[in-house]
Amino acid sequence: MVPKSKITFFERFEVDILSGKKTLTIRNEEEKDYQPNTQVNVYTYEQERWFCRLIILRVEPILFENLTIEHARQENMTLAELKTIIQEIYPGINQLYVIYYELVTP
Ligand SMILES: CC(=O)Nc1cc[nH]c(=O)n1
Repeated sequence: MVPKSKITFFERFEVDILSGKKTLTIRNEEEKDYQPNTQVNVYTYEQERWFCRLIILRVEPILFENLTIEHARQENMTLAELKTIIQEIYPGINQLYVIYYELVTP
């Protein structure tokens, strides 16, 4: 596995990431290969605009049905919102990965 050095987020998540309200992201198999204790550059998905760096803390597998209120809290969402969004982004995918991160401050 070659660890990724870049991650993209939808623009609508940018404010929450920069304010420290969103401290994890849930991804599928193809997007899970991040190395703990390394920094990654963060870009918007829509425009590929760089907006910050994150340090990857850990990556944990999770099944869709095991998502909890605590995951949702760390996404700054309700659990219902989180499940709806994940189903929209990754329809029909049960095996997911939680990527925990911290904002790198300059
Ligand atoms: C671009 C993209 O897939 N963004 C995602 C996907 C899942 N969670 C998230 O926070 N951002």
